[in-house]
Amino acid sequence: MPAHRVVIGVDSSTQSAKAAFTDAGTGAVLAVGRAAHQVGGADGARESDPEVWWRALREAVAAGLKESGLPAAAVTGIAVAGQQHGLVVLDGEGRPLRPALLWNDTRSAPQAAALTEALGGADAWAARTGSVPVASMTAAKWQWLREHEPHTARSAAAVRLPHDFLTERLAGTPATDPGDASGTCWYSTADGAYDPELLGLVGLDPALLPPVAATGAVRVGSLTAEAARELGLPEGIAVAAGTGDNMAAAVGLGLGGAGLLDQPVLSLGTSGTVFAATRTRPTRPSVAGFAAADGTYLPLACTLNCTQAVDKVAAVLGLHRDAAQAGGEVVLLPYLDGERTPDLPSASGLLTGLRHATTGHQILGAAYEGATVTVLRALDEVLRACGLDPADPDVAARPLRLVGGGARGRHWVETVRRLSGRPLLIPQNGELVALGAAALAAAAASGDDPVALAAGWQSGHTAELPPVERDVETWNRVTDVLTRATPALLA
Ligand SMILES: Nc1ncnc2c1ncn2[C@@H]1O[C@H](COP(=O)(O)OP(=O)(O)O)[C@@H](O)[C@H]1O
Ligand SMILES: O=C(CO)[C@@H](O)[C@H](O)COP(=O)(O)O
Repeated sequence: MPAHRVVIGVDSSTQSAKAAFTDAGTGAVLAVGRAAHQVGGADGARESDPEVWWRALREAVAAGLKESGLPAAAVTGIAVAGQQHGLVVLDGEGRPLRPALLWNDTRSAPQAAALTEALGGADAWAARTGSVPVASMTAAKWQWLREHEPHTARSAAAVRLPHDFLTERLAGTPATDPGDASGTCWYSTADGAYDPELLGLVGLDPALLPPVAATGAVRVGSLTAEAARELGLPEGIAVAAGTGDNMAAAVGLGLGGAGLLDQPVLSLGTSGTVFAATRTRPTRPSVAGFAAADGTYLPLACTLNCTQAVDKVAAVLGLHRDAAQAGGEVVLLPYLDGERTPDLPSASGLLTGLRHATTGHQILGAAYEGATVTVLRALDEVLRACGLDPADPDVAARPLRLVGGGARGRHWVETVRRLSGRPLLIPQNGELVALGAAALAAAAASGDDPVALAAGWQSGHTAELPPVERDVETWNRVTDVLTRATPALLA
């Protein structure tokens, strides 16, 4: 009998796949295998080949298995958490008909606007699905495909989200979960099911979609013989339903019904996201009102430009990402990919306030500030969606949990601390999405509640960084530029 009962949590995110080999009893991460993804496209297009995700998942699992030194027989379950919203269209054999349209592909902005209009406006959508169609939402991408590549849309035998595609490759059976389904805009968070009228509105046959698994600890199948051979893992181990990456991060942090509720999180990755797990079903058009993986809800706001945009500014300036400096009058809105929050899909980056004395280090510092203010501006709306008053001193003092690749960055931490004025909690384990997926896998095998299990693992555990005085001057300078530039950025 192997000494460890090991589960694999996979984070298949925009830039890479990470496979966390996790002790199902203690939550100890024994090894993390990694493999890169490729994202292509220009002028608003962002696409990835789902076969590359599958290859990266296999490589990440192989690397993790090698690093852990464990026998493959120790592995008892696997779950995938994926980048949200992407549109994957498959033929009858489960092969992609074209590259996936990613969450940060803004070409679908006109289709999103038309959909919003078709249902009578933003409030109607939020009441029904929790969210309003913006370019990121899967329904807008499907409409784009129908308009621009009607032959491909007509040929589709199956429509999947990124994590569904990978889960199906593992288990050989179609499945999605309520969390990721709630990012499509054709799933009703009010009914907890696909919305037939909305599917009618976008001309999508429900038979093309995977069944939505129940919330919580759901085993959707077993690793097929073919997947077992490709991955070098035992056939028949538990495959969990998995979820979207932000929902999995919440599980990894122990946030949800069996854990902590109404506690804010900031994730710094390709996207910047702010979210909290709550019992109140969100219906405010200003935030995306997702379902969480455990039956609670996950009001969330997401920006398109976070770590990657700042890294790009550093590269253009020829500076290391840590060589940033605060100070100076310069403001940089790093909207290199357009923006989603606020909804400015055709925006580009904006630099203003340059003086003779301005240094490249300050320009880089301003990129961090622009990205941070943009995402933190949405935090109060997320808290309101939880039924909280952001001005309540108890709410205003709640610590911010910082996750995602950027949480490892010295200047990110300094900037978030200064601009939020909140205490920060930075979990020692950097791979919260993969850990959340591991908790889903362990729960699927044991029948436990995934949030209770992750809370017991104490994956989100960390020392608290005390708050520093909030830098209101910089905050006001950035928000003032954003407000005044918005008409131009909308064009
Ligand atoms: N030590 C670090 N300092 C600052 N940023 C970092 C560091 N390590 C990783 N990153 C940032 O993390 C990002 C990747 O984070 P991740 O959460 O894995 O992204 P995604 O989920 O979008 O693929 C990279 O864009 C990189 O800029
Ligand atoms: O679109 C959203 C959330 O609504 C993004 O958060 C994606 O889920 C991509 O996440 P990362 O790859 O940046 O982690």
